[in-house]
Amino acid sequence: MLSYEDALAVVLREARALPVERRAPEDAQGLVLAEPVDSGVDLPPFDNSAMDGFALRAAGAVLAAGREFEVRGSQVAGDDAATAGEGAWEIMTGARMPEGLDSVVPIERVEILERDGEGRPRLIRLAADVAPGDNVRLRAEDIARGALAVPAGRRIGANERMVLASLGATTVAVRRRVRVAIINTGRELVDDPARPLASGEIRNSNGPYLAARVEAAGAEVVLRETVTDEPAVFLGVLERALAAGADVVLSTGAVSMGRHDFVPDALRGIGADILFHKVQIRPGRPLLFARLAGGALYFGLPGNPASGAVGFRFFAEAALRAMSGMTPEQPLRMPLAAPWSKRAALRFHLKGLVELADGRLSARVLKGQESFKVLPLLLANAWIVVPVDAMALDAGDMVDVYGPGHLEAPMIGERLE
Ligand SMILES: Nc1nc2c(c(=O)[nH]1)N[C@H]1C(S)=C(S)[C@@H](COP(=O)(O)OP(=O)(O)OC[C@H]3O[C@@H](n4cnc5c(N)ncnc54)[C@H](O)[C@@H]3O)O[C@H]1N2
Ligand code: MOO
Repeated sequence: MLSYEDALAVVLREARALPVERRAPEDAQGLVLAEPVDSGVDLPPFDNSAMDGFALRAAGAVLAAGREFEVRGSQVAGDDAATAGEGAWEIMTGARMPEGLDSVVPIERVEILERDGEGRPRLIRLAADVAPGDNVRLRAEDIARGALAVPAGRRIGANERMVLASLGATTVAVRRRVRVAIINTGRELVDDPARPLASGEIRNSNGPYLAARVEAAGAEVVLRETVTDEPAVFLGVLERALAAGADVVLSTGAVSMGRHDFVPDALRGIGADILFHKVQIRPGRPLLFARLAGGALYFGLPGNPASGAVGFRFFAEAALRAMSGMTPEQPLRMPLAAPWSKRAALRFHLKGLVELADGRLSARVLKGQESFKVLPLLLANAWIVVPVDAMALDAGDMVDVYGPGHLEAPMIGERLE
């Protein structure tokens, strides 16, 4: 059976980055930069004061406490360049340093000896030494013109917006959101929560779960439908999903060994290239991955809730990242909180709890790993990965840990039980 690593390599080979478009930063929130943004300006654009106080000329030597200076001018944030001669200038935080002055003493560190008729300081005495360059923010100290400001592959969030706004970026090159369709299969599934269940029926939980996960992964849901186990009905919905522009189709159920597990044959019937079916993992072994005739990627996720969740997290999300131009995800490494062992030589993706005790992080495998259970997903704040050949792990053994979604770190300290 195909290993996880080999299967992932197939997914990454097939998942091509989407086309690039230019957008205003405010319309690019959550999208991934396709090209680096180099700074066209110096930041700060001019030397300016970090404090409300007085600008002085130190010219390389400490100005000793007790020295007195006449106040010859005043600079406020927003004022144009000014040239100073001898003496001090009153200055406000963010105001441009007058030419010729190089250091600032905060107002709290001077004694005002005289004021003019309007109450403005006229003569000051230093209450403490002032070192050259004190409290001055130098031009280009933050970002120099021509330097890399935001690298390609960065998802645009608040911090990126801060930098882009500071640079005055009008547009950025980003990749559009990946469009995802979700098709849940199974005649037992009921979508309407108000409809009482008939015997043998269950609620569709994978649909809402995947819709939420797709959004949290930075992609967009373009269609979500539930179908029975009729291949013709399924193919009709698949056609609509593609017409809605889906780059990626996710289905749940009907990929295992049963008589009604029609997805592989239905896909073959429309000329899809089935790239793998079944991976050496638990849960989620019956996972199917295909490229459809028109180029869209297809993930046939197993129907059990945790199995579908793993298929999405560890295969589909890798594709979503690559399609949006992000680099592959790196796991956290953490010690296991308690021993854990398995009997099958498969790679396990386990619902886990990252805990903080005495300032140290550790990862605990939760009870209830059976793939039909939904409550452990709620109690988990992470996924713990145990490789194929690691059969028994001790407390303290290091494991790979992933957040609930590729853009989410484990939330520690939430009340989970
Ligand atoms: N003879 C074998 N039987 C099974 C095997 C096997 O290798 N040989 N594999 C098992 C494993 S592992 C898994 S995982 C499941 C995968 O089955 P399918 O993907 O074909 O999914 P279904 O049979 O349609 O459903 C499985 C299970 O999940 C429930 N389900 C389905 N969709 C939803 C949904 N949207 N919301 C909530 N629950 C859903 C469904 O009712 C079933 O209970 O196959 C094993 N069997
Ligand atoms: O691989 Mo299935 O996903 O265990 O329940």
